[in-house]
Amino acid sequence: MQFVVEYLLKAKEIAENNANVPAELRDNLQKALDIACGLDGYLEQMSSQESEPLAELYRKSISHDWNKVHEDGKTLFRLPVTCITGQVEGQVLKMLVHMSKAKRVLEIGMFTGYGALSMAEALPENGQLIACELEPYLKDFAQPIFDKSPHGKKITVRTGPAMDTLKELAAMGEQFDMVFIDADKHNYINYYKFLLDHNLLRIDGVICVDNTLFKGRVYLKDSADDFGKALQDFNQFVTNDPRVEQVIIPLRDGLTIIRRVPYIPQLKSTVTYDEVFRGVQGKQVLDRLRLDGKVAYVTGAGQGIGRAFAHALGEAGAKVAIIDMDKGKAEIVAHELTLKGISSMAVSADISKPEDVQKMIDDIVSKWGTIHIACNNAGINKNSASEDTSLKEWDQTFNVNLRGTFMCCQAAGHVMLKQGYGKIINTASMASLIVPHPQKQLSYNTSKAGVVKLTQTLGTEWIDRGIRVNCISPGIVDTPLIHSESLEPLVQRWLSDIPAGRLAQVTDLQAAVVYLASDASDYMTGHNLVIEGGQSLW
Ligand SMILES: C[S@@+](CC[C@H](N)C(=O)[O-])C[C@H]1O[C@@H](n2cnc3c(N)ncnc32)[C@H](O)[C@@H]1O
Repeated sequence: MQFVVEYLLKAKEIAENNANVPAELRDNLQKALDIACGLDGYLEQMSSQESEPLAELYRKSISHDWNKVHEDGKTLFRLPVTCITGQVEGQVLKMLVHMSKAKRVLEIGMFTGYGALSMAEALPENGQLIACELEPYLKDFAQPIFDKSPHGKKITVRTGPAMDTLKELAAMGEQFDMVFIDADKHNYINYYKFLLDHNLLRIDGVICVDNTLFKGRVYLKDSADDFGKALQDFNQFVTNDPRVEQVIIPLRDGLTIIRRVPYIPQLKSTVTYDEVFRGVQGKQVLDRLRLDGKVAYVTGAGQGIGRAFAHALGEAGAKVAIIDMDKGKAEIVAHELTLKGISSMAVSADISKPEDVQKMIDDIVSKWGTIHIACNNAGINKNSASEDTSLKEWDQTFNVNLRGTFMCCQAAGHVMLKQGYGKIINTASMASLIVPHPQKQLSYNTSKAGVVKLTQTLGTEWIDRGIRVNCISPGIVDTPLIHSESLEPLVQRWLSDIPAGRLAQVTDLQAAVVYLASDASDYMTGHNLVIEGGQSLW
């Protein structure tokens, strides 16, 4: 746009000095100029503002005397400050990292690190960014500012020619989710080929390439500029490459976004083009765990394991009804899900009461039309020596843990049998396999063994009508309950019984419920998935 503005200003000057130019032409020139001049400022104002470390990096970069640095022999090349990625492009890169859920990013050509830090800000805590930079001076310049940012620790700067670093990374079998190419233009094509030929970019990974419009010189016919030519060849090469999809965005000097796609050569090939290769219904394994469009409920979801299950199912894409006896708790968890952009509803139900169970199913169906995933998790645990266990305790435990779970399975099953599809996941317990000790909990252990048998029976009876029924048996889970005065002294004892050396966290169970709720587990039914850190094996 800067060039368009310059040409328009020149044209305006000519027009103003020429009395023969009609007023209408001057007016139109001015309008074109206003549009062109206003764009960059507007983009900056309307895009998210940079963080303080990025603002500092920008201020220091543009006020630094790069000519003097070069004249003093501290850099090999005279570095033009205009090559810095600014706020808007930085925001675009950051957005792309978010959108592609990248965890590992490679930057080729770091300069003072504006792009690197922008992208690092979007990486998860354990994300990593490797920045290749020719000039060691720039690493020393950027590092103190990286150190001020909470995201700086994700960045590792590798100095030297980028191609050498790429070779080292390839030799180590490294792979990246996103690459930003922004170094010497003549080598763009070599970097690009190397990345793809040596598998440094994962399938579906993204390469962003800066300056690919190069002030229009890539498409201007009379341009004989060396860089323009190199970029023209690069753009053409990418366009002809069947391994990728790409688009050029006219942002600043042009930003090409390239996605690596699975490529199956047409010619005689050793590739077996089956579902293993291309994914079931074209979906690779992680996509087969997605629950988009599915309707789920979780009982006992107001806290603990149920709450973790509800978050997990929602994160995987399902709408989730939060069922709890305590309406207030159900509403809080439903609100948590809403904050994460997950559709949810809160329902209060005591699952030991048949009328509550039926009402909860009806409420969900009337709001969302159906139920695909029933997560029957609510349960209670009471302790007493067997010789003292009262019938009241026995009945209360069984009414919730076994009779309640059965009623939920049956009521949800009626909806699922009608549609020929459903996933039921019951929460059993490691106590269905072993007798946890030293605490005494006869009715709990027995009821949970019943949940496993209920699961096995329904799982086999309904499988031919599209319903899978499985259960999860957690070991001892670290919930506030465990830290009560009466149970706290037992924790040390339990720990010595657990090969994993720690109690389970509710998050340890989340992937299992998503797996059992997803199409990836379609061949699994009547299964008791035990997650107890090895405790039942000792
Ligand atoms: C356009 S600037 C990079 C701007 C940077 N990406 C940002 O976000 O501000 C290009 C950088 O590439 C570096 N560079 C040039 N040739 C290189 C090479 N062969 N290997 C590594 N870095 C190189 C230059 O020293 C310069 O710092």
